[in-house]
Amino acid sequence: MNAESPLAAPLVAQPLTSTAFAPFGTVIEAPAEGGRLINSGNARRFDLLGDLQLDADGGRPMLALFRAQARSFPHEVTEMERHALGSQTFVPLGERRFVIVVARAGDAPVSHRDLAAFVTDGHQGVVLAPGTWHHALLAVDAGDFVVIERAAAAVDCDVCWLQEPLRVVTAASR
Ligand SMILES: NC(=O)N[C@@H](O)C(=O)O
Ligand code: NI
Repeated sequence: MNAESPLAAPLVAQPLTSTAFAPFGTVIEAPAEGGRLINSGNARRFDLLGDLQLDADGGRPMLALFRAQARSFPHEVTEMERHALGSQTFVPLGERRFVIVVARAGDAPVSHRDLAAFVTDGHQGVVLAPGTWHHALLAVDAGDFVVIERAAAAVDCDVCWLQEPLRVVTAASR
């Protein structure tokens, strides 16, 4: 670190909660109660999100699987992206954690003050709201993630660059 350009303090990924993530999208997690019995009582159904917003401008839902390598942390974030016309959902197959670095939809983030970082508990997923700026998938634990996103003839992915690289850490990697 030098006096001219001190490195910004690292961004510590916070445990993911629905309330904290609300400005950026929806947390997917198994409800403790509620839902309704189906299949002659053999299962309980929970309707979590009624509209994934995937059909704008001729879009259609795409179900993909990302086989992700584990990232190392601290991870240096320089680039963020957004999908303006549709949401993007990430759900781990099996127990695996990931970090999600986000900024509110709208103007492109420019500094660490515009960003928030969360780490899942291994069972949670997220639905990024359309236009939410985010870093591409940052798996803490390597493995498979189901991804549901909008597919269309034209790629819907805007990219922006932070003015300064930002280190993102988890509590374990501080
Ligand atoms: N590139 C790609 O399909 N994935 C990104 O959109 C991402 O958010 O991981
Ligand atoms: Ni994305």
